[in-house]
Amino acid sequence: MRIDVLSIFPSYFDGLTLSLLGKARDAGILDLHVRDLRDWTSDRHRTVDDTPYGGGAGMVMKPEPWGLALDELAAAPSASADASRPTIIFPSPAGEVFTQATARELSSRQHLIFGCGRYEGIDERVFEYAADLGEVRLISLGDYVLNGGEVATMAMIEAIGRLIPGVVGNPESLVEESHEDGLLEYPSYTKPSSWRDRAVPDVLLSGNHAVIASWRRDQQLERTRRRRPDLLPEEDRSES
Ligand SMILES: Nc1ncccc1[N+](=O)[O-]
Repeated sequence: MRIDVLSIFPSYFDGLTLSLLGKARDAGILDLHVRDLRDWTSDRHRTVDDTPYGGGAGMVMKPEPWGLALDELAAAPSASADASRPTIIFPSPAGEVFTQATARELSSRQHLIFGCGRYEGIDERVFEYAADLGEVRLISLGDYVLNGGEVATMAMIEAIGRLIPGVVGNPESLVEESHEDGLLEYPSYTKPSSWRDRAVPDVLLSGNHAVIASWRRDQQLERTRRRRPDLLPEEDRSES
């Protein structure tokens, strides 16, 4: 998979050279390019924003640098030979909510381009123009306001990248996680079996895998009921 990131703060993404994603890049599984949007400006001050038409506080990102950058990146050779159009993602609090299902859907794409907005946002015509270059998705991490799209892009790249075959050593570990089966994950324990007078639940020391699996499922349901009843089907929401 090829991922291009456009930002006026490219150093935000230095963290993606570390750990699993760093290894995936070294192994050629993930082809990640972070680019400075200002590289597509032509004035001395490398201007990327201006005042909003119609008035209002703050500044809006100008369309010209975005248009030039997206033209170039959308034409970049993606991992696959086929000329599939890229998926162009703009993190935005006005977007669809990012979930594990979104991560799984996007992890099978060949070419993702993330456009990180700053200021009061990006000129709307950029999203319209980008639709001629690829599939445009405005995606939100949640109902709160960040100062820009960089943190959201980091989170999405991590959630998507770890699902790409070969990135996580043991694919088994991807299955038993929160939200993979629609429920929160069960509690985990490791040695010592007793710590500060707190013992590991006996069932986990029993060696009876069927009983352990049943206990873990019960824990998932109980936790989901208590912390995220919204994830449960209507009929399962009441505290039994
Ligand atoms: N919540 C957000 N605030 C600003 C930019 C992007 C955001 N998001 O969630 O993708």
